[in-house]
Amino acid sequence: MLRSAFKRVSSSSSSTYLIRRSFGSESSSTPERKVAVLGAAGGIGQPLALLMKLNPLVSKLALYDIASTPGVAADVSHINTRSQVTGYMGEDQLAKALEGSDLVIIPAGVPRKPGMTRDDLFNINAGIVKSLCTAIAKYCPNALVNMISNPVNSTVPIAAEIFKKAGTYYEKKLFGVTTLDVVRAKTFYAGKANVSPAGVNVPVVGGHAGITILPLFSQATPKANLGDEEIKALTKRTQDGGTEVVEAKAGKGSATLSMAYAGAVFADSCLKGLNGVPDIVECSYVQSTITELPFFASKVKLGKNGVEEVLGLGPLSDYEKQGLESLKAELKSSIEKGIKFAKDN
Ligand SMILES: NC(=O)C1=CN([C@@H]2O[C@H](COP(=O)(O)OP(=O)(O)OC[C@H]3O[C@@H](n4cnc5c(N)ncnc54)[C@H](O)[C@@H]3O)[C@@H](O)[C@H]2O)C=CC1
Ligand SMILES: O=C([O-])CC(=O)C(=O)O
Repeated sequence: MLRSAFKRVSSSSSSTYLIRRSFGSESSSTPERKVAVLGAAGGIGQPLALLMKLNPLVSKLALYDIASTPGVAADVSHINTRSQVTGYMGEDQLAKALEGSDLVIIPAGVPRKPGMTRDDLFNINAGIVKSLCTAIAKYCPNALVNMISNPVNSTVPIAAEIFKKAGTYYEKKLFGVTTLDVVRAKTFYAGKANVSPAGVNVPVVGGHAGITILPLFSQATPKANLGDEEIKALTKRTQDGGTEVVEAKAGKGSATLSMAYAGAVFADSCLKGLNGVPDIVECSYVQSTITELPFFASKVKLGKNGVEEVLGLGPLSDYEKQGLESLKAELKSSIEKGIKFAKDN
């Protein structure tokens, strides 16, 4: 009997899990699902590989990096859960890593150091994302793609253009992972509202950098009676959450453990959607028509083909309306920068 290391503790789609010592059993009808992690030996990649190994929805786990994957794969493969783990190292093994994948998660690329913006990573990471997406188009064009590599506001448009060039752009299958913004917003709100984080929901919309990260605390549940200044402080802390970690790590990279958690939560929701579980909703940065911007993060319903429905913004407070208007110029220029890079290269 296969054993589950995750137990859903919330009936909502908030995707909260406890890793349990006493594992539950897995249904015999759980489909086979191959998940590939590209950048699997990195700061995010390693704990993400661990968390995906614990996920009973995964039957094959392909760990790819340009270096060090054999060790990571050997290590993770000894964990007694369902998935078969294989490590792939170097470009000549990328095809094998990707073939047959249902879901590809991309945390490959360089992280920030103090004083840098996410956009400062563009020059290196744009090229990495381009080469990985070119291979995805060739070897697993129908896979869902979860883009973690920064700057997400630009790397998702780059991926879309690369897929378009290859004739394999399925807009419902491309996701910018903004779950860490939601994870942070929930944690910080729970602290201020003095409630358990496990029951909190906060949508976060816009993009994934500075002021483009717009948490909608007016829609947070459970409701708390927070004043305007408290909401402003919570908003700023959520927008600066990544920088808070970059500064605390003082040159040793950016968020890895909380990101791996967030990436695992989002991937799990994508797999549930693929498997036909109803009412799976997560915030994600996707192709969108809910504003005039072609890519935008909002609540998204996940289904058998990826995005089933991009949900609207819902009612916004005046403060959030202002935040929405202020973020548009930066997000637009990051999107255009990504599209231009992919067209020119
Ligand atoms: N979306 C989000 O919320 C977040 C995104 N990030 C981003 O995730 C990315 C990775 O961060 P870390 O894991 O901390 O960096 P890291 O430097 O620890 O790991 C990156 C890994 O990517 C690998 N890599 C480089 N080029 C590659 C290629 N062509 N193919 C496959 N693998 C390749 C490296 O060998 C390394 O193992 C960064 O761009 C960072 O900014 C980080 C935190 C949150
Ligand atoms: O801040 C960074 O560079 C990494 C990141 O995207 C985050 O932690 O949200």
